[in-house]
Amino acid sequence: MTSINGKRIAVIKVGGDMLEDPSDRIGLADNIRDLLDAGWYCVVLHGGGPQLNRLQAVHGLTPTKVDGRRVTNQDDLTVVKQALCGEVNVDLVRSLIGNGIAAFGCHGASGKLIEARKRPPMDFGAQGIVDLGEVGDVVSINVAAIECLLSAGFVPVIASLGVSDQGQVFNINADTTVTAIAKALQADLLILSTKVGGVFADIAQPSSRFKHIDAELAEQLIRDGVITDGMIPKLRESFSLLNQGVGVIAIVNASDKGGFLDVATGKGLAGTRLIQN
Ligand SMILES: Nc1ncnc2c1ncn2[C@@H]1O[C@H](COP(=O)(O)OP(=O)(O)O)[C@@H](O)[C@H]1O
Ligand SMILES: CC(=O)N[C@@H](CCC(=O)OP(=O)(O)O)C(=O)O
Repeated sequence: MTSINGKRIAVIKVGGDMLEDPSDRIGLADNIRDLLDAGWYCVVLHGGGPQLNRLQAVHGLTPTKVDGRRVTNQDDLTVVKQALCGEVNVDLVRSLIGNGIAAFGCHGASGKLIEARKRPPMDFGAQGIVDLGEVGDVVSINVAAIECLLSAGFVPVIASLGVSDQGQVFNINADTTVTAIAKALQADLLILSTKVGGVFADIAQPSSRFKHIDAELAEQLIRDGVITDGMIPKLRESFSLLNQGVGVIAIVNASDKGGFLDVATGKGLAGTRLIQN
């Protein structure tokens, strides 16, 4: 863990589903303000899966996913840029500014914040080897640029795109980019905010929330079909960070009042905290 200007750093991933409902956006702003008021620096990274699915439908494109990861051809990439930068980023920034937060909207290609290269075809087990198309792997994060924005009093709000040295833009899962940012900044806290608000033995039963989960249990639950879809890459990406300098990692619903400070202080009242085996 590290600090900038003596302040602790929280990196917050906002899933697209957290942005659909105005009350969730207010809850998110309140939670971020709690951290800022408590002296934290906050960096926000967002996806936009649902907005992207909608815009793909408008353009007559059908979303294709393998284990929760979107296959992205050139037409899809155009829509990814429009949905993430043109819609979600602007709406998130205006909502934070409207709630008194100095949000600075940008995307992973801005100042090469997120440098990336094409992801090679991946082995998806029973589903075989799949080329995900215009999907990138993170090469590096421009930490100096993020530090500049933080020192200037901004909350960077970054759309999950990457860019190569040759200027090629890539779609990258927001859970992947956020872990790379948290690692590069050696963040004290990584919050994965999502509407579902945690990992559950049965999503329909709020009381079945896991307060803690370790990687072994997560893999067992994936094998058993209890953990599916986007929760699979979210957990796998995050567990790899626990022994790489990031302090606390938690999945929380951003509209849970006090939820971000709760996980920051380890009370366990909100969300699911990821722990070592
Ligand atoms: N056991 C589980 N507990 C919680 N969520 C789960 C579980 N299994 C699958 N999910 C799904 O994972 C989704 C969260 O992942 P994802 O769609 O990537 O979220 P976001 O885009 O909001 O970050 C939830 O909407 C939920 O449907
Ligand atoms: C390669 C890949 O999967 N990219 C993601 C980027 C958006 C995202 O991650 O949005 P959420 O955080 O709302 O899921 C996608 O195309 O859906």
